[in-house]
Amino acid sequence: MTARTPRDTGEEPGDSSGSGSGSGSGSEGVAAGAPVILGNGPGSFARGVLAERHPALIEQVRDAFPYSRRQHKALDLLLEEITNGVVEPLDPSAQDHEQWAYWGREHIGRPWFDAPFLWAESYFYRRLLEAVEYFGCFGCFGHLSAGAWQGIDPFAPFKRAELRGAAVEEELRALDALADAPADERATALLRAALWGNRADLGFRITAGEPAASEADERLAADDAAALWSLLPAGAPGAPGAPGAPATVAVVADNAGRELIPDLVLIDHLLEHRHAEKVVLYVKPYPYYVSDATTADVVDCLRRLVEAPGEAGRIGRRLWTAMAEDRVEVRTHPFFCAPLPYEEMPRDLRGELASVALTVLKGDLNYRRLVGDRMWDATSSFADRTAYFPGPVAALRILKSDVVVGLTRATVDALERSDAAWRTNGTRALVQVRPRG
Ligand SMILES: O=P(O)(O)OC[C@H]1O[C@](O)(CO)[C@@H](O)[C@@H]1O
Repeated sequence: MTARTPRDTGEEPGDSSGSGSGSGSGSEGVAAGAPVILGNGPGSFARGVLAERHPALIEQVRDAFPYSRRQHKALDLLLEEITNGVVEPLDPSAQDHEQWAYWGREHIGRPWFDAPFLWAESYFYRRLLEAVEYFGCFGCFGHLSAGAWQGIDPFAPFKRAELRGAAVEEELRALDALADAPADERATALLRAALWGNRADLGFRITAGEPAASEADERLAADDAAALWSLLPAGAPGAPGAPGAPATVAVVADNAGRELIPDLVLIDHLLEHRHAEKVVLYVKPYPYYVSDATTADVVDCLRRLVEAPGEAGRIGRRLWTAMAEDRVEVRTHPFFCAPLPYEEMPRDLRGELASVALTVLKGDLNYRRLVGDRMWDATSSFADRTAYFPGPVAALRILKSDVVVGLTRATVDALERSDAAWRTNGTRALVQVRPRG
């Protein structure tokens, strides 16, 4: 990772302009709006993630690697800290120490549970990488093992196992049946696959188990799919110069493996059917939230596609070529691992997203960051919450946390009546769109 300054990542120390007042940065009392979700609500979903899921994840990571005594000790300390201790800073020699010290200025030295949920989760993943020496061991100057574990993704064994699993095999084979389907039918099926692919989240499954897969349509809490397609050129298969303006679409990826594969298949469809001239795929700059996709995961998924028989292999080869021709471009930015809402995105990223026809944000965490990690009234307006976004934006998300906006009163009432845990149990999905404001 290259050293980045606070300015690169969306927030400046000492900036009094209001940047940094959002849910992730710690000044939860400053911005107007619903209460920021904290980790300390008794019996809350957030508390459960911090108190149960994170400790369980430490043990899973520990068991998955032949770590050294030093790494085990660091994992022990982190486990003790997140359960009984107070938030400690990063090692002073870490290149992003200053950045996290600033973001954590109101939380360092206080119990983990008292911090905003978004901040605490995000910082936990950064600290886990520190414990396993993903960026090197900064307290070990002069020691020959100091950089030996650099770049070893602690979640890679879980991601790899998923990619080699029977579910992916079956999902790839299912593409054969769609190969000759009419374009609109194919488009609907592929959008749905990319949406429900967000169920495949290795972090979520640590304590939640596998959510039920049936009744996909009935489980859509909001469905703006038609509005999503209307924002893109109508397109026509394989016809350069087909009707509609050439468009760039940005896809902000979420999980690798079983989510990224349908995302890539959808990207291929957008290009093949001329809904987009180019797709920019944004991934995380380093491992995050267990299964979040990095560039290495894009490569693994593309290899998996290319090596598959039938339609999946053809899609993989087309995408491989599209990468070489810059019609698919993978990009990243430190902001994607920042504990901040998108409202505080830095100027360079804002500029990029302002220039595209549509930004598709995948997944629950991106949704929390898009609308703000707060206890909004579920019927409050999605358009209002996202009005700051620099261009048209679509959210494709399985509900796995308390945050939700833009639902009708009837939908909320029906959900409340039928399932007390509808916001967090990973069985409901939504497609929400805000066209250019
Ligand atoms: O992979 P996704 O869809 O962003 O989901 C991540 C979600 O998982 C959790 O970490 C735990 O459920 C949420 O807090 C978070 O929003």
